[in-house]
Amino acid sequence: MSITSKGFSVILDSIHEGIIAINGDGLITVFNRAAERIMKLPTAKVMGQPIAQVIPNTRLHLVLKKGQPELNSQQKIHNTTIVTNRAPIRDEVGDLIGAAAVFRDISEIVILAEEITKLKETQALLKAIINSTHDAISVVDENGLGLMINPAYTRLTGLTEEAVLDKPATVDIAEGESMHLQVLRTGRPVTGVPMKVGPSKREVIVNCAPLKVQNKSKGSVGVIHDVSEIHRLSEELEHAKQLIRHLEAKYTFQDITGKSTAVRQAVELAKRASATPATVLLRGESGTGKELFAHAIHHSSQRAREKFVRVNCAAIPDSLMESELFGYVAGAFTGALRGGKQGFFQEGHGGTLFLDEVAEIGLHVQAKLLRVLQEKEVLPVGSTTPTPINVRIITATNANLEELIHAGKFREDLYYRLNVIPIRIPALRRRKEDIPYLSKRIIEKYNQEYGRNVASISRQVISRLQEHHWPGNVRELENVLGRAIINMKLSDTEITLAHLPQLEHQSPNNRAQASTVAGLDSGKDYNQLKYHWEKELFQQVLQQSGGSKTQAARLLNISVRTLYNKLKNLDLD
Ligand SMILES: Nc1ncnc2c1ncn2[C@@H]1O[C@H](COP(=O)(O)OP(=O)(O)OP(=O)(O)O)[C@@H](O)[C@H]1O
Repeated sequence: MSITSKGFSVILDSIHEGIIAINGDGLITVFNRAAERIMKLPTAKVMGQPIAQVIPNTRLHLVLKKGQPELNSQQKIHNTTIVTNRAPIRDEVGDLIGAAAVFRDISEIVILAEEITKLKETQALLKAIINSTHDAISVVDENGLGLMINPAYTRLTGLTEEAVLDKPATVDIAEGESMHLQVLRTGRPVTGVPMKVGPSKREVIVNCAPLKVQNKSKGSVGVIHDVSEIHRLSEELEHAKQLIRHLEAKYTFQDITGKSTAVRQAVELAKRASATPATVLLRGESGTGKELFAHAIHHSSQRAREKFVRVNCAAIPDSLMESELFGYVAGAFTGALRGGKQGFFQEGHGGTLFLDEVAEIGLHVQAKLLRVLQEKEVLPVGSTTPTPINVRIITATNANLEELIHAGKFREDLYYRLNVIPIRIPALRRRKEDIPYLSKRIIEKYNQEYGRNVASISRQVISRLQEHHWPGNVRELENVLGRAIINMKLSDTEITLAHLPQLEHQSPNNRAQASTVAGLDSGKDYNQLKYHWEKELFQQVLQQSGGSKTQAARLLNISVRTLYNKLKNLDLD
């Protein structure tokens, strides 16, 4: 059965490509639907017309002329990009009888190709960004198979693209669950998960987030932070802290100024004590330099390179004393830190523990302290396992321990344990000959600290200083000279009587009463007046005691601990 010419044109019209044919005279004999659409010419109008007139820049008649085909030529017609194959038509004996062109609209393909080029550029840009970050990044697809990693990831885990791409997300995990898989399962991000990755089990912190494109899960992105760096930094910090602690024991015997026999004897004894591991009890009024001696003993002992831990027993509330000294284990009491806490004894292990104001320790903790000194081991609160402790104990007090023992406030057995080498540090009023040397040293210290240039101190000032009673001892002398320097002009180089602050004793009670009466007019209520009155009272007493808290407590006939609490409440600490 042969195809009719109508059937033939139906077939041609159903073809997606445009088809144009001409006869030997160059007249159009075939022009199908697709050609009509692409050329924007109606078939009825072009059939039988000369091709050169209908499509002026056609090359079909050239193909007819040359008898040669032209393949894959690309051109633009009416904003449409087409690709055309042209071929001559010959009869059975090979004579040229026409030519035909088959062409295809490739505009979409061109747009697609442009988009692909742009996508490739964006992809290259993204890759460059991801590759340039220092954080390791890994991406998996929605099936949990490796899609992308960056060089930082390889550096951190030691795993290359070969080992990861198209492999299950679990491939890099040394310890822990795959966060990629969790994110794919739950659709929710995870942050700050510690785990170990790669063959070298690097410790890392992982953040993962779902990768969604038009609300569809396309995988998961993970950012992996190296914590070994954080560990290294905290180790460095710990080391620096230790150094600071070590530096805290910064005074040596050379810093103890004084030519008086009393001071020279105390220094001699302290030097001998430092050569032994024996417990030292430093006794003396507040501000005489007990802490200075403790530093110096530690510094010239065999433990000089170890820690020096100072504990002000008066500043620690009775209820916390035991846990502060001996530490506690996890869950020992409400409010305890989750991981437990080291006590001062553990902190000072290998070094020296200086218990200042030791008389302030309550009887209950005194018993425990005695046990620690006897057994050389501590039992943290809440623990049943004692920890061996090797620490050198230096204690200090300005209290009359013998009286406290008599009053049942201090354990006699503990007293004997602490009093192995007692060193008495003389009050300043008993060694006034040291005042010129001390003053010189104190001025040098202030010159350094405040960038001043004070060169001397007048004879009259020295005499005036030697007349004073010095209830606050060397600390008070430091305060007085400090205030004198503040009173000096920058151009003054000698401290004279004009610079010296008042050294007379003042009665805090009289002054306080006067200010209370004055405060009555201020419209303040009772509690406000009481706060101000108390604050002024404590400020005056501290000034009078030369900054010595123990001396201030004695002047007010209250315990040192009560004084510390008051100072805290009155914002004076
Ligand atoms: N002999 C001294 N030479 C130089 N400075 C001294 C001397 N004695 C004390 N000081 C200085 O006086 C100040 C008070 O000394 P320190 O704190 O050692 O006294 P303390 O007896 O421990 O006082 P408190 O009992 O109040 O704790 C410190 O700044 C210290 O450096």
